[in-house]
Amino acid sequence: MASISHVIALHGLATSTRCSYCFNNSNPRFNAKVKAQSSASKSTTPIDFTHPHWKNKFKADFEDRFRLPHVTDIFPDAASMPSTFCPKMRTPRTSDFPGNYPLDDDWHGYINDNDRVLLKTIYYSSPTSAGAECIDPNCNWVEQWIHRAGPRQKIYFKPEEVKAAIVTCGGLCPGLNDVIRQIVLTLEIYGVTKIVGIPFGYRGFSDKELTEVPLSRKVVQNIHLSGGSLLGVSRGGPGVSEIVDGLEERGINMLFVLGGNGTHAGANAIHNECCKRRLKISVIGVPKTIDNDILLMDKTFGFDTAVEEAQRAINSAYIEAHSAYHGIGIVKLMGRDSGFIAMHASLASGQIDICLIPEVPFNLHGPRGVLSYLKYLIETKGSAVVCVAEGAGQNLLQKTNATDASGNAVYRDIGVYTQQETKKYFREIGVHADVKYIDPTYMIRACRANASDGIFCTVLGQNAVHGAFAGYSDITVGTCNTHYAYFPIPEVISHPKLVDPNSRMWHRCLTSTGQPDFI
Ligand SMILES: Nc1ncnc2c1ncn2[C@@H]1O[C@H](COP(=O)(O)OP(=O)(O)O)[C@@H](O)[C@H]1O
Ligand SMILES: O=P(O)(O)OC[C@H]1O[C@](O)(COP(=O)(O)O)[C@@H](O)[C@@H]1O
Ligand SMILES: [Mg+2]
Repeated sequence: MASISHVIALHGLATSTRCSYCFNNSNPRFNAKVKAQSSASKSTTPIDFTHPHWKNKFKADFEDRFRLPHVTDIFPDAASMPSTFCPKMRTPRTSDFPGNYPLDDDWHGYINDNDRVLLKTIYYSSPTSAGAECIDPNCNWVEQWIHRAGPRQKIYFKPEEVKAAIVTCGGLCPGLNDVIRQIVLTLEIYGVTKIVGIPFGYRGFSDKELTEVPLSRKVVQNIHLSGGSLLGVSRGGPGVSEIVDGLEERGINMLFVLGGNGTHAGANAIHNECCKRRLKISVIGVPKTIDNDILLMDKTFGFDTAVEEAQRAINSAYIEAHSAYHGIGIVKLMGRDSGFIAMHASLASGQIDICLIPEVPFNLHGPRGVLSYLKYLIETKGSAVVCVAEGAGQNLLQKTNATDASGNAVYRDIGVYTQQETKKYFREIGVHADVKYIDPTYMIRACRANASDGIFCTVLGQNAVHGAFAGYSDITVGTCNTHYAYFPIPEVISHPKLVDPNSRMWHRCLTSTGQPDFI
């Protein structure tokens, strides 16, 4: 079943013809609930897999879709110059650079524009192979190359003419400060002196009370030592036109946006508006979300830290449950549409008996429901621990049309509901149960990045700056099969990445918990 849906999904991928610097994303508002929404770049021309050269057409279409928008697309005469970033050097004295670019004779260590990273690395010999992602019904393998991230030998912005801005949007995520810090340090290495932070997300472009924050190595030196965002975050805010007005008024020509799907939809719209106004502004994204719900990339920064931090809550729930007579611990973790945090945290802990995620439907009540299984666990083990993701089981709760300022659905509290229904159930069947509920969600999000995320953020921040100087725009940076790559933004925002209930990872989680189906 998984392979069939993948075949269908990839038919869409196979048929795109986009090749434009100013791609117009027709989605007026990104709708996180539209899970099966087609890719922003999907075209309607189907590929004829009986054609002897269909692979060539697929490859050409793929190349078009993953082509990185570049300043020369609208400014064909845009001048380039040798990079002021030397991969061989250690941190230079930035004041040496403007007007005094070193000769390029001895330089090396740059990324060639034609360097590529493989998007898919597994050859599935059959559509029935576990996790098979097939392009055609026979599951033929076709190379899908995306662009390698990193410093280029030629740059399209003179550092002394750059005014760079950083903005952090959406919810908090461990590592935001690490990325801000690294963007600033790398910009300075290129020779940029005008660097500012936009306070409180996109709102900072329109709210006259909010003034931009000057950034430098001195300002950002130690910001990674604490969680949150030096610049503040927000949801909602001004429209695209107002944001671009703000960019023009402030003379910003490099914009680094740190955020999730919504922020990237905004970045895409900003880029398109800049194209329309013929502004030479590079808009570069760095995907931020503890939910890990961004398409195509291995993972997003902050996710590992969130999973690690969740262990403390899970362990507390476990200790409480095991120390009580008929103890039941319930932990709610974030994940509006995607259950990655709950799945990974459950797997990592080995202490969870029941993991509930948005992608897998379940019943609480009834003979096959969660509650009767909890009764079984109490009778056989004496205690139980449940991990429930924020977006899980929303069909069991009263519907709400509430949205946050960004238009994201605001869900009912499945954690509290599960706790209440568990207490009620055990009361009604006359079995003692000591139910303890832990909601650590904001504690997990506000903490400082762990060491591995810290390094990840460093590389992402550096590559974001390299992408801007290379003249690209409307791109975001991420890892693909452990290599760093640039993705055109429309390719990663069409819908949130979800846990595949047929995946081996979810199966591993089930083997760890030992839980049955609850339907
Ligand atoms: N489709 C969209 N077009 C333009 N801006 C958007 C869009 N969706 C969200 N935004 C803006 O992006 C910012 C962050 O979005 P949000 O969904 O809250 O967080 P995240 O980026 O983490 O998903 C908000 O300021 C919001 O107004
Ligand atoms: O309370 P807030 O700030 O709206 O954040 C809650 C949201 O944060 C998230 O963890 C991440 O959301 P974003 O990626 O949009 O920031 C969601 O799963 C959750 O719904
Ligand atoms: Mg989001």
